[in-house]
Amino acid sequence: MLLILPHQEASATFLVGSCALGLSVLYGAGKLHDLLWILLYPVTLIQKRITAWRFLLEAPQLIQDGYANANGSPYVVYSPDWAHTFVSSKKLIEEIGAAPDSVLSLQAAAKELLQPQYSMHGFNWFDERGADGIPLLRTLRGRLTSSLPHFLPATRLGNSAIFDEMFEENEEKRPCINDMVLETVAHTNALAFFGKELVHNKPFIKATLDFVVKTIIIAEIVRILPASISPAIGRFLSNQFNAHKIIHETLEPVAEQRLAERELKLLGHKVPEHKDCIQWLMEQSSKTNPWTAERIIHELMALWFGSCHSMAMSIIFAVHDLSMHPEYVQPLRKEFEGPAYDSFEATGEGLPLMDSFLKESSRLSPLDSMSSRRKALQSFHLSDGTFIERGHWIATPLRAMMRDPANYAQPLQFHGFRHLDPSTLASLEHSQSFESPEPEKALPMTDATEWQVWGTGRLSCPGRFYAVAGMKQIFGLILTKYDLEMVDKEAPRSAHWRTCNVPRRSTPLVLRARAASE
Ligand code: HEM
Repeated sequence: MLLILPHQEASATFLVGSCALGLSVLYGAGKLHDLLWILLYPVTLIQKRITAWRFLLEAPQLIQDGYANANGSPYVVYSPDWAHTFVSSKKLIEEIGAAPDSVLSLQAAAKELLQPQYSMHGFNWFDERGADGIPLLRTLRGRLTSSLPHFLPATRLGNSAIFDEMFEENEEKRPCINDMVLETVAHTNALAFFGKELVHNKPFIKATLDFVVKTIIIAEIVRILPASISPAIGRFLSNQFNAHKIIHETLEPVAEQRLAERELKLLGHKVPEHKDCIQWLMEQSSKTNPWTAERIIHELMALWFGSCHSMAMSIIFAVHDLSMHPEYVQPLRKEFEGPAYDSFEATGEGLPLMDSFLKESSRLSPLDSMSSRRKALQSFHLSDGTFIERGHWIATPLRAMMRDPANYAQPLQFHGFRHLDPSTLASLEHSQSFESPEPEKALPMTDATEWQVWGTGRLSCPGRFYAVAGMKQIFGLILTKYDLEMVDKEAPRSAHWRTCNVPRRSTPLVLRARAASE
């Protein structure tokens, strides 16, 4: 209870009087709105902080709600770390793509997410991707993509053997589909990134998969803790986990050997030929300032992190979708087992039915609710006046955009052949069973112009041609080897953390050896 003693009465009256006077002055000056703002500011601040922490568990919904209310305009969603300004119009997305790295940086955003200084053996990325990032882009867009015909026959045999080895007829002992897919993606990527010497090194492959999980754990802990203690805890955790040390210790002699071979080759000696990313990164790096073994390893670790789980999770969601929509099994098997497969293996392109099916799956189950994330290294104005403060983020609301009826007809319905061009659709046996609501808009999965899954503009994913080819092959092996059954169609299939959407291990999907009649 507030006691007002007689000698305090005057000052209390003065205080109330001053407030009333202030109120009337502000009111008189039309400033009541400002006063209310001052009074309500602490409440707004608390509300913002609550929403910010809700972001950890409910980001997809917060982004979706913001999208629904914004009516196409930019809007802000807070996380505990920073504000995200979401833009969805073509014009503003192009402005993200056009901004220089020194202003809006993907690399700085990725650095915040992954905390590589703790999780990647001390790899300290620069905030901006300068010209020395070019060897990586040339390796992925050029050499890796054009070498798909070299890899695909080997990965088909290798992945098929992995499935046969892992799959037990005894249901009790059968591994989760998530593990089966991850093993085959790891095998594919290990061959392409590190070469055939390391692909059968089991402790190394195990460490590379562990590394991804540990990176996420370390980065999350460091981000959630107050800045005053997070570096010390980050260093402590980094010393506890040894996956990144195993990777480093295994790759270092290989990279050193390749550098030595390059020197020998320059002196005219005959050296072994290698077709993998270690080799191409080394060859593409500048002659005057060549990448060191350390730099090559760090780039490969970052690449591994960005590619393995995203490919695996996309395949797992597609397997879920196929079990929910078994009418697609027959045409997809026919495509994969027919002449179209040979042409796919020879070029790394094709298999349009599978392409459309995988694309539709990632439209409804994207791995992330946002895309084209950039950290503002300098304050930034969009052309409509929207202001992004330095240190905060701008992004696109990927999941919400892909469920918007303005972008896709019948957006919540799964149409496995939605993205198939009209003539291929019409040529299908029983084509009337496979309706596509807008075939005239069909584009292949690797298209990055209308498809935010790969990001935006010049930074859009350079590994997408490789990723899609690898995903098609593994998905095709699953659908031709096994019959799938989703035991409980209502069971939750995914879990969220921040904006990530991951397939649950507990999803009741049963695989059986393919019935002989099929
Ligand atoms: C389903 C699998 C994948 C998805 C969904 C995916 C998605 C993305 C996205 C959204 C970006 C950011 C682009 C932007 O913000 O504008 C990106 C960048 C990148 N991705 Fe992928 N990616 C996948 C697989 C791969 C694979 C297999 C590789 C390598 C072989 C790869 C290499 C990269 C690299 C190096 C970047 C950074 C590009 C730069 O800084 O210019 N990605 N990816």
